[in-house]
Amino acid sequence: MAHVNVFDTTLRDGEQSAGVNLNRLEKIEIAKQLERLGVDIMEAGFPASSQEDFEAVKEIADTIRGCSVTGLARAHKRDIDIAWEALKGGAEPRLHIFLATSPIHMTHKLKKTPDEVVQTAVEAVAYAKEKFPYVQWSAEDACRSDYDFLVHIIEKVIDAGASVINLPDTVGYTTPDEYGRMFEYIKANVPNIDRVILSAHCHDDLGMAVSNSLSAIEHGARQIEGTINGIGERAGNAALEEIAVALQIRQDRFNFQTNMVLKEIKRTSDLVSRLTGMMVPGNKAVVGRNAFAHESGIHQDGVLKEASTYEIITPAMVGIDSNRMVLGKHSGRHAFKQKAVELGFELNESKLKEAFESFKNLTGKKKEVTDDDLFAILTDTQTEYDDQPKYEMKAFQVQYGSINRPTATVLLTRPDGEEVEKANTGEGSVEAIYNTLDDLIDADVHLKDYQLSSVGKGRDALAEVHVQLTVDGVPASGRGSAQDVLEASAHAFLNAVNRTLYRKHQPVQEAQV
Ligand SMILES: CC(=O)SCCNC(=O)CCNC(=O)[C@H](O)C(C)(C)COP(=O)(O)OP(=O)(O)OC[C@H]1O[C@@H](n2cnc3c(N)ncnc32)[C@H](O)[C@@H]1OP(=O)(O)O
Ligand SMILES: CC(C)C(=O)C(=O)O
Repeated sequence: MAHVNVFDTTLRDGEQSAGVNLNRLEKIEIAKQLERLGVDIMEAGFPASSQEDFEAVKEIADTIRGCSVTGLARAHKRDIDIAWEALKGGAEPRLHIFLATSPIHMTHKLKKTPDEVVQTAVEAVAYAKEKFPYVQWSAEDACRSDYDFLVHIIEKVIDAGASVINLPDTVGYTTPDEYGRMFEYIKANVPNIDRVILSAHCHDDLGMAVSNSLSAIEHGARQIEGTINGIGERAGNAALEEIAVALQIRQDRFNFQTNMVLKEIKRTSDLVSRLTGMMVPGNKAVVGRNAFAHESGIHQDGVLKEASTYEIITPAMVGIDSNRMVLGKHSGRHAFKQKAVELGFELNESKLKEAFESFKNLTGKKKEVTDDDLFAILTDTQTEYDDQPKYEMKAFQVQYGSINRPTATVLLTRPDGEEVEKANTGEGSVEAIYNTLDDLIDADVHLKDYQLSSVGKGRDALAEVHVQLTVDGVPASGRGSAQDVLEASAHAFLNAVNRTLYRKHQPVQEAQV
């Protein structure tokens, strides 16, 4: 069976989803999970885009050893130099340079002639190749490019040293048949094409990203790019978990394999969803809540008699287990630590202590503490910065009645350690809390988006809240979980504010960016 490399771009194109903003610790947590999932290459970010991204990419490249770490760069020497500083400590340093080749992009965005585009691409790839052992070049908007121009520029960038050529469907415009034919055309007409691996990168604007990716594989792509849960710019990217499972289930048709460890899919999907705030729709293929649920009588009857009547994927294949009750209020530190390890977390002693305290608090409120609850607690603890100045809620109270205006009172510790308390009202309880927090915080905060979901099932499931705010005009996202919706809402608000505080306190390293 032939092999297809999996190139994950959750941390770069996935992070380009509107409203998603991962901090360094969150990116590292996802990177470690992608390594466990068995991706061959992970695109950790765009190092020249910000100091924060530079540091996250550098830490990921310095930490991850099980796969190659790459970063994106424009066809600019400065972008390439910064990317080298971030990536040079990696196991297999690799750079991803892109430059658009479609008339629409060359004329209106780059304002370059096709000849200038060829020259810029060649110079950038040759420059990068002086530093990086592997250079991937992407013809941005390939699907709306002239095929003969693509043939010409690809031949030149291969001569300049590219080892992977990516043909992205940047705007999700193509169809499976057309995309396959494009790969065939490039293979048939670029004379030095055998020196490189061809890659596919599809967007989902017309809902065809996964089908287009599979078609590319059938027509010569040996690297497939995508994200977990299909998150990404606009309608998102091809969902890698769907491609990997399709290749596995339909081996009869495709006869290709990847290195992906399919039973890590569920954990990866949960982690990405929780940390990005991009909820997975219930009917999403492979990882949606309903993907293995059988509702109608005839289906249930069939599944009870023989699961394969209506189930082509087994839940176990992708790491979905029934929700077991695991720990309770009499459980101790050892069992908790063991469970954290089983759930895939490596916590240091202080994080473990913090998570254990949250767990104990929860056992006082909730009858059953499930794996989902523990996963939420452990993710929150693991991705919180230690020793950073922050706002911390000590206590809150909300008065609510059908005839009164809701009033919230909040006691807060400020970043300088001072305790402050205030009360304010709102149209609803959440607004009352947010108005009060706003009064207590030294910044101009505006709520842009609020999403509430439950962690796990049942009446006593944890509430999880994701918010989008602007803090002094800067967009910030935050999340919080608690058994109570109002408490989770307050945590999410403060989490977003604290993230902007953390960014302000980071030292700026002039040399790099
Ligand atoms: C298809 C994709 O997904 S591509 C990746 C997209 N991702 C991102 O843009 C996220 C990170 N981006 C950023 O942080 C910023 O856009 C930066 C730091 C890269 C650049 O910021 P700015 O310098 O303010 O430029 P801005 O974003 O407004 O414009 C982009 C510039 O890059 C140029 N450009 C675009 N693509 C390329 C390229 N591949 N190679 C060289 N130049 C390029 C544009 O023509 C424009 O140049 P101009 O200023 O001469 O008109
Ligand atoms: C940088 C390239 C590969 C990209 O993200 C796209 O074209 O969508």
